[in-house]
Amino acid sequence: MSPPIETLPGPNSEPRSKTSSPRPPAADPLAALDPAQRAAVGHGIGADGRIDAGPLLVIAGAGSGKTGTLAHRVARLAAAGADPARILLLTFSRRAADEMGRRVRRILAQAAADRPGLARAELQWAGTFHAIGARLLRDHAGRIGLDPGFSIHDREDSADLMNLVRHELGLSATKQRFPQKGTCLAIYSAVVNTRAALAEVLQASFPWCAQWEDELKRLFRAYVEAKQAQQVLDYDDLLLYWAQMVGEAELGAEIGGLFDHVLVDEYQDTNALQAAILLAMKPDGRGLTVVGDDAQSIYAFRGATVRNILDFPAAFEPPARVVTLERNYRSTQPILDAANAVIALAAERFAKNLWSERASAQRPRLVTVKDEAAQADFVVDSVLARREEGLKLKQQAVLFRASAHSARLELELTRRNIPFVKYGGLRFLEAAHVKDVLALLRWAENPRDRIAGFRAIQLLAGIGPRTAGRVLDNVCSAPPGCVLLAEQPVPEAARPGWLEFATLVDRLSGREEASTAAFAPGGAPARTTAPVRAEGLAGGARGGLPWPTDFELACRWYEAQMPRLYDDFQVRVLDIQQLARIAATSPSRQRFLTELTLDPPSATSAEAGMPLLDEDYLILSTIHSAKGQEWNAVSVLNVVDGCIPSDVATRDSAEIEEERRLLYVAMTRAKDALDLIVPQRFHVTQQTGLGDRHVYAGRSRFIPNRLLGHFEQMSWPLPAPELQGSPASRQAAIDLAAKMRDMWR
Ligand SMILES: Nc1ncnc2c1ncn2[C@@H]1O[C@H](COP(=O)(O)OP(=O)(O)OP(=O)(O)O)[C@@H](O)[C@H]1O
Repeated sequence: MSPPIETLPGPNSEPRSKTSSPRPPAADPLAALDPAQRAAVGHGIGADGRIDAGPLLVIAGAGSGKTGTLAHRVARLAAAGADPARILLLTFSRRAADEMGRRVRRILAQAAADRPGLARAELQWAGTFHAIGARLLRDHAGRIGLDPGFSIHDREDSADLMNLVRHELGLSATKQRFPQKGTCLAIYSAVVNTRAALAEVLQASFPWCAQWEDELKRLFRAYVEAKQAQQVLDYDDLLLYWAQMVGEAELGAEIGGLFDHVLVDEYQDTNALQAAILLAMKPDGRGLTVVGDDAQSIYAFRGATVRNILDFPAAFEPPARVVTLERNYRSTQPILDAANAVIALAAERFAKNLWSERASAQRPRLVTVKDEAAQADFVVDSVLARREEGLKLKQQAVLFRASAHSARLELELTRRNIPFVKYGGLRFLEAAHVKDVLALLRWAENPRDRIAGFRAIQLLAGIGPRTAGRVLDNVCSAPPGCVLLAEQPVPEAARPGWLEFATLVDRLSGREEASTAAFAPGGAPARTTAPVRAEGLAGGARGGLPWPTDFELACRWYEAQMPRLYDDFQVRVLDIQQLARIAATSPSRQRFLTELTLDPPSATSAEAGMPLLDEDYLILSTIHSAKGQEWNAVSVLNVVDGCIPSDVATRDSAEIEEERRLLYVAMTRAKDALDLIVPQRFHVTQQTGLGDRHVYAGRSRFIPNRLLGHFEQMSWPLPAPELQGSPASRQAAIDLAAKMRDMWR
């Protein structure tokens, strides 16, 4: 058994207080951990506090306390003397990184009460792969020929740039239809993230595009050149450049050497590129800890591969130690039994059988309903019944495979006035108005970013794509000297608005000192002769207005344009105000743009009936967005073939296995009550008028007959009492059933 943290002296331990008044004895934070959790936390840390940790894989079953275990390990390493500034913690989302940081602080505050320096220790390197990648790339930009001011394109910007290049190469004008921009980007991204050859990716995932291999190669080369010319990186580049950078032996050792310990959460959802980054930084695996659950790997569509976790131990010599956490603290045993049975049918996995001490007589329910309308009724009735029993709406969640599956339920909830929040739908950054403001800021930050400039310039009345293209050509082709933004050729009618806009951009770029004009929203500037420096406009933080004053200026200008741009501008203004609140918490424009692009919050205007956050509300979520969460009661919609597995994900066995894991993830979110709902017929969409065509669906193949014993089966609505008959007539029905069977004896 490991000794309590406070007894461990480490190389960097602080001298104990010399005063005679003893500090309160530090609590043993390990006391709450079970033996497997403790083994993972203390791996490679000797009883004397010396750290000598080889690679460690923690296979953490659903609800087995993965987050706490990882946080304890970080805290224990710090307490044993590891420098928190040299610990790298990689998580799936920024929220997870923040939460982990909070937990580590809490544990240290408790365990190291007598070592104030340690109790206040902050993790300096905690974030997503993409965010950490962006930071390392900016820090080392000079070494790899990157401009440290590079901008980051989100998926939509990337698709727009891909489209631009596609047009320029004349590929959109081919006789046979060339793949759309989104498909091109998906293919490009799959090649980058899986590190497979283009031909292989086309064959496996995009067979209908295989004939375009040569053209796609040409397109991708031009896309890469365009990004380089504009100093923009897309999401994939953050990993790709990082992998390439650490792939250079010297830089790899240097960057790997920044960290004594690298800990990775949700390892099952990393891709081949991320595994390569880790291996290049820590080739012998020393100091490397990865935590994950192969049974919860659900991001293959983003290039994640469950192979990373399955192959981790053998990547090192000697192989990594594997610690398995099998005790589940979340769900009742009947829920676990059903989830275990579902995942036991998976083709390949680390053997583990979750168990719980939480006994219950209530099996999960498998509920058959007539159609989606009945499904919505059933869910609303059950949710309200549980609320009557004292369970808050917030403690209940409805999960579904695809965002559109909840449409009918959303209508019903709205009709019955039940507040809800939906996760996994439209993201904040996908909202056009948010993109508008960000494009303006991004263009001011990096004038070579054509996609941002193209969008920002066309916000003006009377300015279309042709003028925008001309202005951008001038800006981008300008020598490191200058371009006069105010004197760009725009249509005469648009000139007053353009002058105002040019002044704004000048000010956002931190060049307003070159102009005597003060920007007044709605008014024309007195003078706008400042040149735009094409090699990089200075950001607000770079000498212009202090952040976020420049942002407020941009918002004020933009809000004045909104009524012209959007009919429903009143709702959209709320998002802009939300954006301003987020901006106020960011130290600089560059940090704001980077973090927002990498980890966007949800949009308010896209959420039906978004309630005030202190109210009670039901959670609606895609299964993907439910990752890592737990609720007392969970209902899963559309547990039918075609929805789960989704009919777009049944091309090969790997896809089907991933769908099975999705159902497993959904089921293991429930603590006390779980309903899987099976509607029998679905309305066919895309039929004219009031068409009433339906298709019939079957229960998901992941719950074959032999698993039915794990569920309480029921149909809803229950038959009306008069149809249920007297006890005698029910007996007759049973006899009839026996007769039917006897026919075949
Ligand atoms: N040793 C423990 N004693 C009591 N409760 C624990 C212990 N470890 C974890 N828990 C509780 O178990 C629940 C699940 O923990 P956590 O959310 O960290 O699981 P997880 O492994 O991340 O799950 P998943 O991968 O399914 O999202 C939490 O409510 C947590 O407080």
